[in-house]
Amino acid sequence: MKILADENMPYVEQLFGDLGTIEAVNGRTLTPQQVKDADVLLVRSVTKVNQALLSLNTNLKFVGSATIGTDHIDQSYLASQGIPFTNAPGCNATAVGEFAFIAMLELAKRFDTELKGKVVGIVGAGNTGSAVAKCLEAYGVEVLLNDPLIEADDPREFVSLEALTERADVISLHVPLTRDGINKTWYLFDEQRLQNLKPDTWLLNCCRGEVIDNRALIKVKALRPDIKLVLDVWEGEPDPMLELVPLVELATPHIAGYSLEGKARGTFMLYQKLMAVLGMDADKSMTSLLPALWSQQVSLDEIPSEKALLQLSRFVYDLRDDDELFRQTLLDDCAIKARENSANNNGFDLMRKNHKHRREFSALKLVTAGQSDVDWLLNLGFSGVGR
Ligand SMILES: NC(=O)c1ccc[n+]([C@@H]2O[C@H](COP(=O)([O-])OP(=O)(O)OC[C@H]3O[C@@H](n4cnc5c(N)ncnc54)[C@H](O)[C@@H]3O)[C@@H](O)[C@H]2O)c1
Ligand SMILES: O=C(O)[C@H](O)[C@H](O)COP(=O)(O)O
Repeated sequence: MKILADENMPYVEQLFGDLGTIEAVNGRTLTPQQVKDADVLLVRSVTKVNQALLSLNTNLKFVGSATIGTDHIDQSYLASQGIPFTNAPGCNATAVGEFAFIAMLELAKRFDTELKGKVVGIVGAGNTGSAVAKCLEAYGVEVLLNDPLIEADDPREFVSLEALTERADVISLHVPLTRDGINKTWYLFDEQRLQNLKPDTWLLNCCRGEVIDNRALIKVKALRPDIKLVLDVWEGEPDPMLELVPLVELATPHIAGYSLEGKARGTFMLYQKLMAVLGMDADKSMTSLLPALWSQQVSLDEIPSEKALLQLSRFVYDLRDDDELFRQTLLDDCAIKARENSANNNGFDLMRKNHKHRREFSALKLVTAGQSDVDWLLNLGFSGVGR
């Protein structure tokens, strides 16, 4: 069996190695010729899987995308060809939830205020939106949810987008990119909605770049320096609008979901599904894939203040490093472009490819000195709070 897998998908050899030969490919530039004799195709969000890509293939038995988003997959075409498809819903939700939460703690520190006491509006209350809400609620922050498409029997309370933008001090976006229907999310935050943001709003986008009209964002931000931005996703990736980057407080190249745990879960979910399609037992385990964090436990002498909570978060994952590297990467790209007078946008993808350092809160055990009020740290996701 020939398995074609995106070179940026970790743990493929460990999980699929017994099934056949594996060829690692650049998902962004994959061609019909390369896919021609594949039996299994494993992709990430940068590969458009459609009739054109599969036009030369007659063998394909399975397509898997190790992602939550599916806007890059023509699922109707795959269904019409009888090719089983699966994505990995929820695989990196914890990573995105923690990323957004840490970003909010960073902004609070930077602007000499506290996250606690603010109202956070979450647009899209699915896996990633709920993961952010879980962190915020564990920490005691008020959350407003907006999701017009949520199941009718969902017991949570929801508000309209208008009510959310009126009340929320912080808005975090967690919707899929959709282009049709009254609830389409393409340019959900258009110029008008951006102008209507209340003073000093923090706006975070960790879903898809085109959910915000990026050109309009540049325009509005020029007149509204009070708005603070965290952008992990960009219209036109891997070529973000360069004028936008300096206007953003924390800027990263679509890596909010890139914890080692999230990536491992994504590949593992595809492995489980393929084994089911093949009628075989999935007898490998995911936990054996993950390395230990460089230091596995921290002792707390007292319940952490917000400042200390940020320090703990940075211990697991320091978002500022990715922000700094991203800005440098884009500057380097520009220098190469100017010197060689050629298009060069490799930096965005290269930084994603090399992104292998991030862990989730669960990788760190907190050891306390017997304090009673520690459950919220467990609820945040840290493991093993106790003596
Ligand atoms: N930056 C990253 O690394 C990263 C990682 C994971 C996911 N994502 C993106 O985030 C998106 C959301 O992920 P998820 O796991 O939460 O998906 P999900 O399907 O679990 O949840 C999405 C939620 O958005 C809601 N929704 C749809 N249209 C809406 C609208 N117009 N207004 C408000 N809510 C709406 C849906 O009803 C659903 O509950 C994915 O589709 C993907 O594109 C990005
Ligand atoms: O949709 C998703 O799951 C995320 O956007 C995912 O993190 C994208 O990562 P990629 O597949 O591009 O590596």
